[in-house]
Amino acid sequence: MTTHHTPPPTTPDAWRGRPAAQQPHWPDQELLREVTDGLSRAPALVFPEECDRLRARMAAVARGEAFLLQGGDCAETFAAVTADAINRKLRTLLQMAVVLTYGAAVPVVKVGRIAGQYAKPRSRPTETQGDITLPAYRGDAVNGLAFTAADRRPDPRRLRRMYEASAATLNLVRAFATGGYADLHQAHTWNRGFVSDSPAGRRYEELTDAIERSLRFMAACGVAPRELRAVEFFAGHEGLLLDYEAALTRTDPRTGLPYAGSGHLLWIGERTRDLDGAHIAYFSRIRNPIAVKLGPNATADQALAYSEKLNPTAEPGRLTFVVRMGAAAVRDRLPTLVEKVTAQAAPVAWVCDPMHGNTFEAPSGHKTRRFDDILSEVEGFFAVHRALGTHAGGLHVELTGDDVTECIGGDEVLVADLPRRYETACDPRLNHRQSLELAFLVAQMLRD
Ligand SMILES: O=C[C@H](O)[C@H](O)COP(=O)(O)O
Ligand SMILES: C=C(OP(=O)(O)O)C(=O)O
Repeated sequence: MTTHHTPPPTTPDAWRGRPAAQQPHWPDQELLREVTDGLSRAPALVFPEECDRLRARMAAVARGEAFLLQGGDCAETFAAVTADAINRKLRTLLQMAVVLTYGAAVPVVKVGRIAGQYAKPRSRPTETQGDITLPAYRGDAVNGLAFTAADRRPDPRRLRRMYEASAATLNLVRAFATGGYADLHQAHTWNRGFVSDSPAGRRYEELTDAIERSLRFMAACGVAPRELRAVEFFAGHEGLLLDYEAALTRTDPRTGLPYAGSGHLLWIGERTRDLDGAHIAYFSRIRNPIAVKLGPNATADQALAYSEKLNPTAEPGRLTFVVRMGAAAVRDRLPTLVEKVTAQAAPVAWVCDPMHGNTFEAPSGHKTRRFDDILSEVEGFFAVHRALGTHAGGLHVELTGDDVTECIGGDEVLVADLPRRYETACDPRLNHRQSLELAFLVAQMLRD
């Protein structure tokens, strides 16, 4: 392992002046300043203590003592900030977590792509329909999805709405996690309202029957641990919009160090991980646990450089690599990265995102992903770690609790079904049944 002595940059605005990829061209700079000034006075959404706790959990993931489950929408939308939609998403994640915990007897660290996932990097800056070209949709934090000039114009007031939507969502997440609903004794009710006659649904019912028997047995023995009554649930999103992230950065009064106050875990996307770019500069100074996405062209030298820049003091749990290489590439490209990072860098958690490298366009024009490709990438990721004696640390997926038809396969959804309920604002998500099915298959891989 190399020794690391470079302290993280501490000037609050170290990222400004560096090239910042994927930032909106805000037409009204005065309004942007007004909005970000307001945000910089608003209460942070998360506390440094919570971020530190998640960092400790991620350290356990890196050591192979826990497994990360991270999931949620590709793009959250303001319209979907409803109790029902959030509740279904959280229940889906809780169900997956229980399947993984029970199936593989491993603690599961739960992080949503939630309460801040409102900004999207895009492959192209514009979208053309017929003979009209408009700015691409960049997430509700920036512009509107409707294909009109008015909607697609970036509006900084949306940053304030992003903050409010995140706060409302996080409030529900906290109530859900600790207010009794997430009590393991309720595990069978988490399936309520979902189609339970699918194979995964039936397996879930069997599993919760077994859990209930165990809980009754434990109660009869006089054991009733408090840990079963609530869950620890963290919020994460891509830290893409640096004006927003900077406005919500707060100093921890305990230590004088800066934390992103917008979410517990932030990640740098595949399109913004330029080593000399603004995102790396911003992330190097916040103290939250952070992640970097690594696509098929990521090199081992880049991974080592991220470790040097983002985790110079080799702090446990600080840095996670989220690998999204695609089913076809992961077995070939990942081993060198894992080998070199393991030999030469501070410990990291390795997490598999089997979604972003497996997107293609169906003949109907819908962006989609095959469940089989998703599964194959997870299998490849596990196989690489098994062969190297390292830890497959987690799963990062795009999902919803709704019965959408966006990804093909699982025990349902054919290509012809795609238009039926294609509701994502950006990339295709696993629906509830597909999510549960994937959790059972991953639990099996963890057991193996
Ligand atoms: O979620 C990831 C990206 O924002 C998304 O895949 C980009 O989609 P695009 O290629 O349609 O721009
Ligand atoms: C944009 C995303 O992924 P990636 O950066 O890996 O393409 C995402 O996770 O929303």
